[in-house]
Amino acid sequence: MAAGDSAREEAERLRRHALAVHERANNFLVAAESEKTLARYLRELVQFGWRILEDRAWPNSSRANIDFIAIGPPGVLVIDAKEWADVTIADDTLYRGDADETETVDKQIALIDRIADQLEDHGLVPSAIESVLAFTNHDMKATSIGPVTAIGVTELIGWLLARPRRLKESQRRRIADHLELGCPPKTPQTTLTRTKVPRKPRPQDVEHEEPLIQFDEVQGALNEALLARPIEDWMTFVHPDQNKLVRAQWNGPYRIRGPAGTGKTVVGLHRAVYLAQRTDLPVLFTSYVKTLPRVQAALARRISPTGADNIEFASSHQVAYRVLETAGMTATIDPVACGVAFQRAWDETASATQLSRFEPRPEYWREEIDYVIKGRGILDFEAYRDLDRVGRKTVFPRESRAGLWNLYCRYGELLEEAGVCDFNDLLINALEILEEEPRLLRYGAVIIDEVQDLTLTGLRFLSALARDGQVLLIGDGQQSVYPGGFNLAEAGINISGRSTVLKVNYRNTAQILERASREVTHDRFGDLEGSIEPGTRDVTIARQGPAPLEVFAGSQLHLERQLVDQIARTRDRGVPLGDLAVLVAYLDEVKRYRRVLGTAGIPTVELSAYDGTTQDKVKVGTFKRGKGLDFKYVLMPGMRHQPPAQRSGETESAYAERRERFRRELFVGMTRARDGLWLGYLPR
Ligand SMILES: Nc1ncnc2c1ncn2[C@@H]1O[C@H](COP(=O)(O)OP(=O)(O)OP(=O)(O)O)[C@@H](O)[C@H]1O
Repeated sequence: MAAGDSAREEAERLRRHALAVHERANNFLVAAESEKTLARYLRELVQFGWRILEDRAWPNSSRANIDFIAIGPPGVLVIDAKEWADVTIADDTLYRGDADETETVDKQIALIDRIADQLEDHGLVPSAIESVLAFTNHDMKATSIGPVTAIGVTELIGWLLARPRRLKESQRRRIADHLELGCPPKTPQTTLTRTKVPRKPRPQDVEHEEPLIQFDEVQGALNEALLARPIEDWMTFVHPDQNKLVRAQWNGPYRIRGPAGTGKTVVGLHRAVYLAQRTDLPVLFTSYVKTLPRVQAALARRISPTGADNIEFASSHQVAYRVLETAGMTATIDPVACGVAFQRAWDETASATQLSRFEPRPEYWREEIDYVIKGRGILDFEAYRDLDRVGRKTVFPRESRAGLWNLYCRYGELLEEAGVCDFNDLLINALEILEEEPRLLRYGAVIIDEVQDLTLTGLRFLSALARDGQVLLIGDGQQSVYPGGFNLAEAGINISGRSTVLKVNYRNTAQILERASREVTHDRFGDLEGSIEPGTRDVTIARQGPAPLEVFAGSQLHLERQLVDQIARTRDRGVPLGDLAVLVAYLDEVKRYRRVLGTAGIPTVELSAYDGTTQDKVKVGTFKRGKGLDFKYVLMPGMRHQPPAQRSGETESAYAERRERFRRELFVGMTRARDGLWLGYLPR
């Protein structure tokens, strides 16, 4: 090295360092200015009952800072001031000039997760905690990137004021007090607080500075927010035990069990929103019940309009169709043609006569094919011959099972000839496609509600769609209303150590639950994990209400009149018709009671067409269609003193199995009622 070289090198190093320090200092100055601008805007919120915590430390961190935490009617918002020369958002990605700023977004997500940890014991749901990147030098409409919203500062106040209302004043105070301590100030300062009724700002409120926002400018947003219905409590606060499940991380499938009305679906919905905002792939929220996805989609949109965007709500069969379509295939499902094919197979198969010795009704054997053979994905006779037919009460010895297998094979041939397939085939085909091409359709997580209603094939299919085994199974064996059964182990699902039982019933009054439980208290039930549970459940219930009304009519006509009178009385007490549901066992009863109510001038909507939006019409549907839903008042006009009659030729064991399922259906129907239950009995 020549003389003077090392001195020059050192000088160069110092010069570079000085430039970097200068640039950082400049950045801090810009940031300081930008935060100051934002502070002036946020101060305007105080008059509307917000509390703003400025320049705070991250929870449990002395270094990282939060520019602002705003606690207001919509919830908790952490707000970061930004002044970037060039900002764009494309494909859910934030850019500063050409640079990908995903790290900035991730940091904000990590921050709101830390705040959620802080507030977990309050039961505040994650969707009520959001992050905002406020750009002080750009006009910019609110654009969400997961749970983070980027917005220009001038648009910010109107946007904040128009957010749906979640927190009452007392709740805001409690949460703000908690965060005051959990996120201490980085610098000595005052906190802006005032929780009076909104009024026009007076000049002295804004110390030496002109107000940036005029009251009139935000009046529209404010009116909009006040007119909007406040979000239900459970969409903002859930029990801390529920909340833990919403945000937990599991390295494999998880199961949430629990009796009716214990908030299992609620947890699933909050979790779906939480995950959807944090995963690149969409989240699938699914169940066997065809109409449930529409209602659940509407609920999720209320929990978080933007979070719900990345969730797909679909029934198991709808998803199976998608898999087939994606693979360039189609399936023709024709239940009528399937019925014809089965009847022909039954008539043709000599073995049918042999089957009749065990149970003469062909429907029983059709269920055996649907739920035991196809439902459990049995591929060869030996497997069926040796199978433990879980959930079936009729004894069917191994040496006689070949007869059923022949019937099954003939049914398959006839379906093929007719060019149609049944609902089970759809799931079987979709599963086969996925086994060959696992990446054909993939979800960041799959949340399965009412899992007890799925067949094993259905469950295997849905689980195969989840990346990294991220499957959440939600259900309750006591509400199972279909034949057959299986264990999770058969589906290759291992949930050991990953299962929770919820035990607080939030839906029913003690009186309603007591009446409903009477139907099933003596029936033990299988709960997918191999154990058989007693019909009496360990459940806590907080709400009390009137005893269910049990009405005994002398004739069908008399019963219909009583039903109409009851609905009219309830409506006259100010209860909207949309809060009432008439639930019955069979589809022809749905038609009948819709006609009866229609004639009495009471508008109705069939439950199968219900999409979760409020309509002033009484919902009418079967117990099965009511699954997973709840209504303020439930009316069940088809009650009988006796169980359904034994069908001609039906064996005692098959009849016992059907009666048990019927009792469960009644239980499901009754537990849909939140406040009132009306049971209308027909004559003996
Ligand atoms: N944390 C909560 N606070 C208040 N209400 C709640 C809470 N969790 C659930 N609920 C209420 O209880 C009702 C039942 O919840 P949910 O439908 O999730 O129960 P579930 O266990 O899935 O019931 P089921 O098995 O009968 O379908 C909800 O509609 C909601 O109103």
